[in-house]
Amino acid sequence: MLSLKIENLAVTFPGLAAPVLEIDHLEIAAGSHVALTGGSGSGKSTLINIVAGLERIRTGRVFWGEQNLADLSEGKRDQWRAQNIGLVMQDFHLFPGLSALDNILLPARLSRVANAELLKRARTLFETVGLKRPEQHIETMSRGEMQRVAIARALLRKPGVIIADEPTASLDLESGEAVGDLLLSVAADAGSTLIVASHDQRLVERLGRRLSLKSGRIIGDVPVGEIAA
Ligand SMILES: Nc1ncnc2c1ncn2[C@@H]1O[C@H](COP(=O)(O)OP(=O)(O)OP(=O)(O)O)[C@@H](O)[C@H]1O
Repeated sequence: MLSLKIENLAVTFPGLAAPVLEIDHLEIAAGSHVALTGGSGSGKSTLINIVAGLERIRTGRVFWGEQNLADLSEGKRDQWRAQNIGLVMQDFHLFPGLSALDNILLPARLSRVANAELLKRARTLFETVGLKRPEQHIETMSRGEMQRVAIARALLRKPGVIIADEPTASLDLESGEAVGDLLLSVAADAGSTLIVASHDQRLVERLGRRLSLKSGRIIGDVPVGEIAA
Protein backbone atom coordinates (compact mmCIF):
# COMPACT_ATOMS: atom_id res chain seq x y z
CA MET A 1 0.00 0.00 0.00
CA LEU A 2 1.54 3.32 -1.10
CA SER A 3 0.41 6.95 -1.18
CA LEU A 4 0.86 9.15 -4.26
CA LYS A 5 1.98 12.76 -4.26
CA ILE A 6 2.38 14.86 -7.39
CA GLU A 7 3.95 18.34 -7.38
CA ASN A 8 4.30 20.83 -10.24
CA LEU A 9 3.98 18.18 -12.94
CA ALA A 10 3.96 19.30 -16.55
CA VAL A 11 4.07 16.93 -19.50
CA THR A 12 4.79 18.34 -22.94
CA PHE A 13 5.35 16.71 -26.28
CA PRO A 14 7.42 18.11 -29.15
CA GLY A 15 5.43 20.33 -31.49
CA LEU A 16 2.66 21.08 -29.00
CA ALA A 17 2.26 24.63 -27.69
CA ALA A 18 0.67 23.67 -24.34
CA PRO A 19 1.38 20.80 -21.91
CA VAL A 20 -0.95 17.82 -22.36
CA LEU A 21 -0.91 17.39 -18.57
CA GLU A 22 -0.42 20.01 -15.87
CA ILE A 23 -0.96 19.15 -12.19
CA ASP A 24 0.30 21.54 -9.51
CA HIS A 25 -0.63 19.37 -6.56
CA LEU A 26 -2.37 16.02 -6.09
CA GLU A 27 -2.35 13.54 -3.24
CA ILE A 28 -3.90 10.08 -3.19
CA ALA A 29 -4.00 8.31 0.17
CA ALA A 30 -2.52 4.83 0.53
CA GLY A 31 -5.20 2.18 0.07
CA SER A 32 -7.77 4.52 -1.49
CA HIS A 33 -9.74 3.75 -4.66
CA VAL A 34 -9.76 6.49 -7.28
CA ALA A 35 -11.53 6.81 -10.63
CA LEU A 36 -9.98 8.92 -13.35
CA THR A 37 -12.56 10.32 -15.73
CA GLY A 38 -12.55 12.78 -18.61
CA GLY A 39 -13.24 12.95 -22.32
CA SER A 40 -11.05 11.45 -25.00
CA GLY A 41 -7.70 13.26 -25.10
CA SER A 42 -8.12 14.80 -21.64
CA GLY A 43 -4.86 13.24 -20.39
CA LYS A 44 -5.94 10.10 -18.52
CA SER A 45 -3.51 7.72 -20.22
CA THR A 46 -0.70 10.28 -20.01
CA LEU A 47 -1.25 10.55 -16.25
CA ILE A 48 -1.30 6.76 -15.94
CA ASN A 49 1.94 6.46 -17.92
CA ILE A 50 3.57 9.01 -15.63
CA VAL A 51 2.45 7.55 -12.29
CA ALA A 52 3.28 4.03 -13.48
CA GLY A 53 6.80 5.21 -14.31
CA LEU A 54 6.42 4.33 -17.99
CA GLU A 55 7.04 7.91 -19.11
CA ARG A 56 10.01 9.95 -17.92
CA ILE A 57 9.17 12.96 -15.74
CA ARG A 58 10.93 16.06 -17.07
CA THR A 59 9.13 18.72 -15.05
CA GLY A 60 7.84 18.15 -11.54
CA ARG A 61 7.95 15.42 -8.93
CA VAL A 62 5.93 12.23 -8.50
CA PHE A 63 6.30 10.35 -5.22
CA TRP A 64 4.97 6.91 -4.40
CA GLY A 65 5.58 6.80 -0.67
CA GLU A 66 9.11 8.14 -0.23
CA GLN A 67 10.21 7.25 -3.76
CA ASN A 68 10.46 10.11 -6.25
CA LEU A 69 10.08 8.44 -9.65
CA ALA A 70 12.05 11.27 -11.28
CA ASP A 71 15.14 10.09 -9.35
CA LEU A 72 15.10 6.62 -10.93
CA SER A 73 16.88 5.65 -14.13
CA GLU A 74 14.78 3.78 -16.70
CA GLY A 75 16.12 0.40 -15.54
CA LYS A 76 15.48 1.17 -11.87
CA ARG A 77 12.00 2.42 -12.71
CA ASP A 78 11.27 -0.90 -14.47
CA GLN A 79 12.41 -2.79 -11.37
CA TRP A 80 10.45 -0.54 -9.06
CA ARG A 81 7.29 -0.95 -11.20
CA ALA A 82 7.60 -4.75 -11.28
CA GLN A 83 7.78 -4.82 -7.49
CA ASN A 84 5.08 -2.28 -6.70
CA ILE A 85 2.56 -1.84 -9.49
CA GLY A 86 0.00 -4.11 -11.08
CA LEU A 87 -0.69 -2.51 -14.42
CA VAL A 88 -3.53 -3.11 -16.88
CA MET A 89 -2.84 -1.11 -20.04
CA GLN A 90 -5.38 -0.34 -22.78
CA ASP A 91 -3.48 -2.48 -25.29
CA PHE A 92 -2.72 -5.19 -22.68
CA HIS A 93 1.01 -5.73 -23.55
CA LEU A 94 0.62 -9.52 -23.71
CA PHE A 95 3.20 -11.80 -25.34
CA PRO A 96 2.23 -13.81 -28.44
CA GLY A 97 3.54 -17.36 -28.64
CA LEU A 98 2.88 -17.94 -24.96
CA SER A 99 -0.16 -19.51 -23.34
CA ALA A 100 -2.59 -17.42 -21.31
CA LEU A 101 -1.26 -18.89 -18.07
CA ASP A 102 2.37 -18.27 -19.07
CA ASN A 103 1.47 -14.66 -19.85
CA ILE A 104 0.07 -14.26 -16.35
CA LEU A 105 3.26 -15.70 -14.86
CA LEU A 106 5.81 -14.05 -17.17
CA PRO A 107 6.57 -10.88 -15.13
CA ALA A 108 6.96 -12.94 -11.95
CA ARG A 109 9.27 -15.34 -13.81
CA LEU A 110 11.34 -12.45 -15.21
CA SER A 111 11.65 -11.06 -11.68
CA ARG A 112 12.61 -14.56 -10.48
CA VAL A 113 9.87 -14.71 -7.87
CA ALA A 114 7.62 -17.35 -9.49
CA ASN A 115 7.03 -20.29 -7.15
CA ALA A 116 4.43 -23.01 -6.58
CA GLU A 117 2.24 -20.66 -4.55
CA LEU A 118 2.15 -18.04 -7.34
CA LEU A 119 1.40 -20.76 -9.90
CA LYS A 120 -1.57 -21.84 -7.80
CA ARG A 121 -2.73 -18.24 -7.43
CA ALA A 122 -2.34 -17.70 -11.21
CA ARG A 123 -4.65 -20.67 -11.87
CA THR A 124 -7.19 -19.45 -9.33
CA LEU A 125 -7.17 -15.90 -10.77
CA PHE A 126 -7.54 -17.39 -14.26
CA GLU A 127 -10.78 -19.05 -13.17
CA THR A 128 -11.94 -16.05 -11.16
CA VAL A 129 -11.79 -13.81 -14.25
CA GLY A 130 -14.04 -16.36 -15.96
CA LEU A 131 -11.54 -18.07 -18.28
CA LYS A 132 -11.41 -21.79 -18.95
CA ARG A 133 -8.40 -22.79 -21.08
CA PRO A 134 -5.10 -21.83 -19.39
CA GLU A 135 -3.02 -23.46 -22.16
CA GLN A 136 -4.72 -21.48 -24.97
CA HIS A 137 -2.24 -19.37 -26.95
CA ILE A 138 -2.80 -15.71 -26.24
CA GLU A 139 -3.04 -14.67 -29.92
CA THR A 140 -6.05 -16.96 -30.41
CA MET A 141 -8.04 -15.30 -27.63
CA SER A 142 -10.71 -12.67 -28.10
CA ARG A 143 -10.04 -9.09 -27.01
CA GLY A 144 -12.25 -9.49 -23.97
CA GLU A 145 -10.43 -12.69 -22.98
CA MET A 146 -7.05 -10.97 -23.41
CA GLN A 147 -8.25 -8.17 -21.19
CA ARG A 148 -9.07 -10.67 -18.46
CA VAL A 149 -5.62 -12.30 -18.80
CA ALA A 150 -4.04 -8.84 -18.44
CA ILE A 151 -6.09 -8.22 -15.30
CA ALA A 152 -5.16 -11.58 -13.76
CA ARG A 153 -1.48 -10.85 -14.51
CA ALA A 154 -1.70 -7.42 -12.84
CA LEU A 155 -3.22 -8.88 -9.68
CA LEU A 156 -0.93 -11.91 -9.37
CA ARG A 157 1.52 -10.46 -6.85
CA LYS A 158 -1.08 -8.55 -4.79
CA PRO A 159 0.66 -5.29 -5.69
CA GLY A 160 0.71 -2.27 -3.38
CA VAL A 161 -0.67 -0.22 -6.27
CA ILE A 162 -3.09 -1.33 -8.99
CA ILE A 163 -3.44 0.92 -12.03
CA ALA A 164 -5.91 0.07 -14.77
CA ASP A 165 -6.62 1.98 -17.98
CA GLU A 166 -10.18 1.20 -19.18
CA PRO A 167 -10.18 -2.33 -17.67
CA THR A 168 -13.78 -3.06 -18.71
CA ALA A 169 -13.65 -1.52 -22.20
CA SER A 170 -13.77 -4.83 -24.13
CA LEU A 171 -16.16 -6.64 -21.83
CA ASP A 172 -19.89 -7.25 -21.82
CA LEU A 173 -21.98 -6.08 -18.87
CA GLU A 174 -21.63 -9.26 -16.85
CA SER A 175 -17.87 -9.72 -17.40
CA GLY A 176 -17.32 -6.00 -16.74
CA GLU A 177 -19.05 -6.31 -13.42
CA ALA A 178 -17.01 -9.43 -12.55
CA VAL A 179 -13.78 -7.57 -13.38
CA GLY A 180 -14.90 -4.66 -11.18
CA ASP A 181 -15.60 -7.14 -8.36
CA LEU A 182 -12.18 -8.69 -8.81
CA LEU A 183 -10.25 -5.39 -8.89
CA LEU A 184 -12.04 -4.17 -5.77
CA SER A 185 -11.71 -7.41 -3.84
CA VAL A 186 -7.98 -7.85 -4.59
CA ALA A 187 -7.37 -4.17 -3.77
CA ALA A 188 -9.25 -4.54 -0.47
CA ASP A 189 -7.58 -7.85 0.33
CA ALA A 190 -4.04 -6.58 -0.34
CA GLY A 191 -4.77 -3.02 0.87
CA SER A 192 -3.68 -1.78 -2.58
CA THR A 193 -4.08 1.77 -3.76
CA LEU A 194 -6.33 1.50 -6.83
CA ILE A 195 -6.42 3.98 -9.73
CA VAL A 196 -8.79 3.23 -12.60
CA ALA A 197 -9.26 5.35 -15.74
CA SER A 198 -12.70 4.55 -17.06
CA HIS A 199 -15.71 5.71 -19.03
CA ASP A 200 -17.71 2.90 -17.39
CA GLN A 201 -20.12 4.73 -15.12
CA ARG A 202 -21.00 1.65 -13.09
CA LEU A 203 -17.35 0.95 -12.34
CA VAL A 204 -16.61 4.61 -11.54
CA GLU A 205 -19.44 4.68 -9.02
CA ARG A 206 -17.94 1.74 -7.13
CA LEU A 207 -14.71 3.66 -6.43
CA GLY A 208 -14.33 6.06 -3.51
CA ARG A 209 -13.09 9.21 -5.22
CA ARG A 210 -13.48 10.69 -8.67
CA LEU A 211 -10.84 12.85 -10.35
CA SER A 212 -12.03 14.54 -13.54
CA LEU A 213 -9.58 15.70 -16.17
CA LYS A 214 -10.10 18.21 -18.95
CA SER A 215 -7.39 19.43 -21.33
CA GLY A 216 -4.74 17.96 -19.04
CA ARG A 217 -5.95 19.65 -15.86
CA ILE A 218 -7.88 18.33 -12.88
CA ILE A 219 -11.24 20.08 -12.95
CA GLY A 220 -13.04 17.95 -10.36
CA ASP A 221 -12.03 16.00 -7.27
CA VAL A 222 -14.89 14.60 -5.23
CA PRO A 223 -15.76 11.60 -3.12
CA VAL A 224 -18.21 9.61 -5.26
CA GLY A 225 -20.83 9.62 -2.50
CA GLU A 226 -21.01 13.40 -2.83
CA ILE A 227 -21.59 13.49 -6.57
CA ALA A 228 -25.11 14.64 -7.35
CA ALA A 229 -27.08 12.09 -9.35
N1 LIG B 1 3.53 11.09 -27.73
C1 LIG B 1 2.66 12.08 -27.93
N2 LIG B 1 2.95 13.11 -28.78
C2 LIG B 1 2.07 14.12 -28.97
N3 LIG B 1 0.87 14.21 -28.37
C3 LIG B 1 0.53 13.23 -27.51
C4 LIG B 1 1.39 12.12 -27.25
N4 LIG B 1 0.77 11.31 -26.35
C5 LIG B 1 -0.42 11.88 -26.07
N5 LIG B 1 -0.57 13.04 -26.78
C6 LIG B 1 -1.72 13.96 -26.71
O1 LIG B 1 -1.97 14.21 -25.35
C7 LIG B 1 -3.36 14.37 -25.13
C8 LIG B 1 -3.83 13.44 -24.00
O2 LIG B 1 -3.78 12.09 -24.46
P1 LIG B 1 -4.21 10.86 -23.56
O3 LIG B 1 -3.93 9.62 -24.35
O4 LIG B 1 -3.56 10.99 -22.25
O5 LIG B 1 -5.79 11.09 -23.41
P2 LIG B 1 -6.90 10.13 -22.77
O6 LIG B 1 -7.67 10.99 -21.83
O7 LIG B 1 -6.28 8.90 -22.23
O8 LIG B 1 -7.79 9.78 -24.04
P3 LIG B 1 -8.64 8.45 -24.40
O9 LIG B 1 -9.81 8.42 -23.45
O10 LIG B 1 -9.06 8.72 -25.84
O11 LIG B 1 -7.71 7.27 -24.28
C9 LIG B 1 -4.06 14.08 -26.45
O12 LIG B 1 -4.37 15.32 -27.07
C10 LIG B 1 -2.99 13.34 -27.25
O13 LIG B 1 -3.14 13.60 -28.63
